[in-house]
Amino acid sequence: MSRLYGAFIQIKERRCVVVGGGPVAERKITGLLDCQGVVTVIAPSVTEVIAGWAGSGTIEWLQREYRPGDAAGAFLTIAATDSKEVNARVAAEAEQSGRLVNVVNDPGRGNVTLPAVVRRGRLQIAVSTSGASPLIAKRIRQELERHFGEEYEEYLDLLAEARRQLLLREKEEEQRTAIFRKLADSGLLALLRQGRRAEAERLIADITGGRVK
Ligand SMILES: C[C@@]1(CC(=O)O)C2=NC(=C\c3[nH]c(c(CCC(=O)O)c3CC(=O)O)Cc3[nH]c(c(CC(=O)O)c3CCC(=O)O)/C=C3\N/C(=C\2)[C@@H](CCC(=O)O)[C@]3(C)CC(=O)O)/[C@H]1CCC(=O)O
Ligand SMILES: NC(=O)c1ccc[n+]([C@@H]2O[C@H](COP(=O)([O-])OP(=O)(O)OC[C@H]3O[C@@H](n4cnc5c(N)ncnc54)[C@H](O)[C@@H]3O)[C@@H](O)[C@H]2O)c1
Repeated sequence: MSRLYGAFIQIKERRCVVVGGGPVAERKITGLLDCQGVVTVIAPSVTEVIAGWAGSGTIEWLQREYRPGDAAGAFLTIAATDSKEVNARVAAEAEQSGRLVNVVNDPGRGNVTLPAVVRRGRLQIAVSTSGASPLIAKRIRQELERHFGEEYEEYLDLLAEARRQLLLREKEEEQRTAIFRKLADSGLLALLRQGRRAEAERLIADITGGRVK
């Protein structure tokens, strides 16, 4: 088994081609649109939701089968047809062009495997079983979602702002690190979990000696 290199990819405003338009393609397109990818779908027929996106101009839909050349210029291609043979041709073309390509029904083909993802604002946790069991990847994602609740979004926004201000104000790296540790060890997260925002802001101000909004 070869080890996969974990990474987060910027796809905003990049061309993403999805070959195939079934329910699996629909799920992958949802992920691409969430990250502001510019999506072109190539498939003779698509789900109602995909057709809706095409109708509203959210994505481009080329209503036909895959042709050689379709994957050569895209930043990221997702081979999402129900044919392993077509998906293999898409993957080969993309790889020959030095592009990123994910194959939905043939783990080991292509050069990108998509993880199950927990999102809490700036926090993102990606889970991969390297194709061993997508179902278990999903279960682990659900467990993580219970542990890392919605409060993490606000928590990280507050920490980011406190950190930004502290980097400007406190020139001693050791001092800063000590303050970041204090913040992380404080009851800040518990306060946010209870919706006690004003107290959370006061706690940050006490620890950092500044004001955070
Ligand atoms: C994580 C997630 C992300 C996403 O898709 O966004 C994802 N699959 C998810 C769900 C899911 N997929 C399948 C089931 C049914 C149960 C089961 O079969 O286990 C369920 C569960 C469900 O739907 O409830 C079926 C399935 N999946 C693949 C095959 C082909 C094969 O393995 O040969 C088949 C058999 C098809 C058939 O039977 O014909 C292949 C892949 N699926 C991957 C990702 C990649 C490996 C990820 C990893 O393991 O680390 C990989 C290799 C390709 C890829 O990168 O796309 C998403 C969870 C999202 C979430 O909810 O968080
Ligand atoms: N990766 C995953 O998470 C995952 C999950 C479940 C299933 N799968 C597998 O993914 C594949 C797709 O699943 P689905 O339910 O979306 O399938 P589907 O049969 O509903 O859709 C297939 C799509 O591919 C299109 N297509 C077929 N031949 C084409 C060609 N030559 N060029 C362009 N488009 C073409 C069809 O028009 C259709 O839109 C299946 O093989 C399935 O077993 C993967």
